[in-house]
Amino acid sequence: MTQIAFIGGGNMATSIIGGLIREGAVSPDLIHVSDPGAEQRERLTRDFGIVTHESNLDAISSATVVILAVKPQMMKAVLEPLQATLNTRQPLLISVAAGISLPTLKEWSGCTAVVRAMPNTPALTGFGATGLFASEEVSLDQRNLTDTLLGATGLAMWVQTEAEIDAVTALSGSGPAYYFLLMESMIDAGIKLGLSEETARRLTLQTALGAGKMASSSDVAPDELRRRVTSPGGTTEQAIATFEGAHLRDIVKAAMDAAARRAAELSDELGNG
Ligand SMILES: NC(=O)C1=CN([C@@H]2O[C@H](COP(=O)(O)OP(=O)(O)OC[C@H]3O[C@@H](n4cnc5c(N)ncnc54)[C@H](O)[C@@H]3O)[C@@H](O)[C@H]2O)C=CC1
Ligand SMILES: O=C(O)[C@@H]1CCC=N1
Repeated sequence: MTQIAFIGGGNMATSIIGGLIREGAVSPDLIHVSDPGAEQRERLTRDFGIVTHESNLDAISSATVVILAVKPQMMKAVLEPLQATLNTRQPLLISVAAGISLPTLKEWSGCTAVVRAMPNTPALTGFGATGLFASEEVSLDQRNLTDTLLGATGLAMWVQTEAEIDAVTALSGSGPAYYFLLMESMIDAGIKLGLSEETARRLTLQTALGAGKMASSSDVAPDELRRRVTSPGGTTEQAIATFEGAHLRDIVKAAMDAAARRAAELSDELGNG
């Protein structure tokens, strides 16, 4: 039986744990989480029935997979006291942190089999999207285990180069926030057009769900699905012309460039590799 330890039980860990349990991929008693926050620990035990620890060392003591889910800025300080144990035990180490490179993770942890994973918070619902990249030392069995774990939370895809993880971070890692911002904007605009807050919110969320389901379950590409909504001389045409006139595509490109740049900067600021 594979015991999994999460170091850090915040937003991203909670989403992955929720997804794993929802899918029945791992038994709750095999999921151990350490977090200094007593409230976090109580919430995780209450919501998922998993095992929580105040001490990171206690959490990893019997784990064959260790998932690092602390902020990038915390990573070095978190790994230093764990290095001797990790070096001796050599679990599969999976880091979900933005911008901490494989060479740096190996150096700080003393582990050789290290995977960088870039998941996103919809993992909680089973509709997550994760990019994965492994160090050479990760065995086929460990890759398959990684696929099983992250695949249980949604789509899991291996990328060819470590640099692609920064692009994945900018696209799907941060991506849910872009859609949430669009939802916020549509709700606000709907209210300004005279709808109640509840009507604007419910119609916005259902439209997002419907568009996402339709685009992901159809062979038809998003640009064609958009054209099918856009009647010549109609209402959508006016809205799309407004978006294009404001250079929405350039704005999205600039936003994703900024996110990817920040991932690379984090690597320079915090890492050695
Ligand atoms: N939130 C997101 O959408 C995504 C986050 N990530 C990555 O996940 C990692 C965690 O991010 P979030 O969950 O958003 O942050 P968060 O702040 O919600 O969670 C971090 C957790 O680490 C705990 N922590 C602090 N010091 C600790 C220590 N010494 N030992 C153990 N735990 C400690 C905190 O109490 C907190 O619960 C980051 O590296 C981030 O880059 C990756 C993809 C998406
Ligand atoms: O904002 C961040 O840095 C993290 C990584 C991807 C999503 N959240």
